[in-house]
Amino acid sequence: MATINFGGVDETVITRDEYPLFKAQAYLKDEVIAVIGYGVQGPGQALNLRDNGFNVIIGQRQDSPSWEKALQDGWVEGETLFSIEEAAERGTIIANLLSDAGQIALWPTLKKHLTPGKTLYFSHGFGITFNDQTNIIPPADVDVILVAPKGSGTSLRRLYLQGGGLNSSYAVFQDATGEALEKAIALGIGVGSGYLFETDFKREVYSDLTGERGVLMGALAGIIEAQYQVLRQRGHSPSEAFNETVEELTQSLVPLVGENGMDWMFSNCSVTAQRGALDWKGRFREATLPVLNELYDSVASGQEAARTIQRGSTPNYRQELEVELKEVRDSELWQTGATVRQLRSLKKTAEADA
Ligand SMILES: NC(=O)c1ccc[n+]([C@@H]2O[C@H](COP(=O)([O-])OP(=O)(O)OC[C@H]3O[C@@H](n4cnc5c(N)ncnc54)[C@H](O)[C@@H]3O)[C@@H](O)[C@H]2O)c1
Ligand SMILES: CC(C)(O)[C@@H](O)C(=O)O
Ligand SMILES: [Mg+2]
Ligand SMILES: [Mg+2]
Repeated sequence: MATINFGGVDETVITRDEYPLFKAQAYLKDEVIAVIGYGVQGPGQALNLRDNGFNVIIGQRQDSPSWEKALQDGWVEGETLFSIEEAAERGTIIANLLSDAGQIALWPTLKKHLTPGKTLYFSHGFGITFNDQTNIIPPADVDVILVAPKGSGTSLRRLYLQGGGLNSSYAVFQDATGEALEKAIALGIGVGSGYLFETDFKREVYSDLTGERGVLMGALAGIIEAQYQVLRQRGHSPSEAFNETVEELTQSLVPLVGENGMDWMFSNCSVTAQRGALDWKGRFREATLPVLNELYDSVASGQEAARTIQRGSTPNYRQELEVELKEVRDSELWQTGATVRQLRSLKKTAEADA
């Protein structure tokens, strides 16, 4: 384990240099990794594990779009693709990658197959941390570990195919065999993590739920809608409002932040822009601090978990979700986005033809 100093604070990090793939392969060679659920994280992790040479099987509901997707991805019914129950029986490591609400519904089924010495793996601290609501209480004689990729399963797979890796956090909740930590690290490397950052189940879920409801998704979407609305109401065209709110953000400025930090992005904009951004960032910070604190309290009190479970357990939730997503997709803002993106691909085609 390496100790790396982050902005003055020492933290434990696992690197691929100190725990290389061949070590993970050797360590897990006798294990059958049953990936339960083939939604977003399931395919990303299972395909990376398979391509990395691990024994992987899938457990998924039949007659579902995810079952069809698994077949398309080359999993073979009866050989590597099974019902959830059968995969859980065959697996020695049960990777619970059902939706967080689905994990509650399927817990009695999975629990039956968690015989002594098996490993229960999660990619989120949700089910364990909020077990007063989920009832996910594992038997004492199984290892319970977590590897949570810090990004979409789609990115996990894409980065792997490009030869890179997505950073993940890892944690041990229960160490029945004395090997839980090494299993977490080996699986973290196997699923295609770049670096592995130490956490525990509670900190993982608190930070993850805050991040996705906050800056990563909820706040991002909300502030974009607000600025677009202001620009439109003040007489700007849809394309101008979109370009100044989203297109430049995703195509120019955020990639610069990713490469070299906020100050570097600022330095690569005009001094006029820098002056304004430095003057206004404090206002935005102060305006959003109360909302972010309210959000964290809502996560820590279990209220966000309760809402996720309550909504996610509604029988036709996927259809209801689709109605909400369609509303976003059909809004003027995101319809403008679709047209702007099309212009991007037309430009690429024109360049290729030239
Ligand atoms: N989506 C991501 O990229 C991502 C990133 C990091 C961590 N995670 C975590 O990974 C886990 C899986 O997330 P996901 O987004 O891949 O899930 P998902 O919402 O895509 O669902 C995964 C699978 O669960 C199945 N499922 C849901 N309810 C079910 C039920 N009642 N019975 C049987 N099957 C059911 C679905 O068919 C689907 O194949 C979660 O704990 C999530 O928080 C997800
Ligand atoms: C990809 C995210 C947002 O990081 C993950 O936490 C999720 O829940 O999908
Ligand atoms: Mg999440
Ligand atoms: Mg996350």
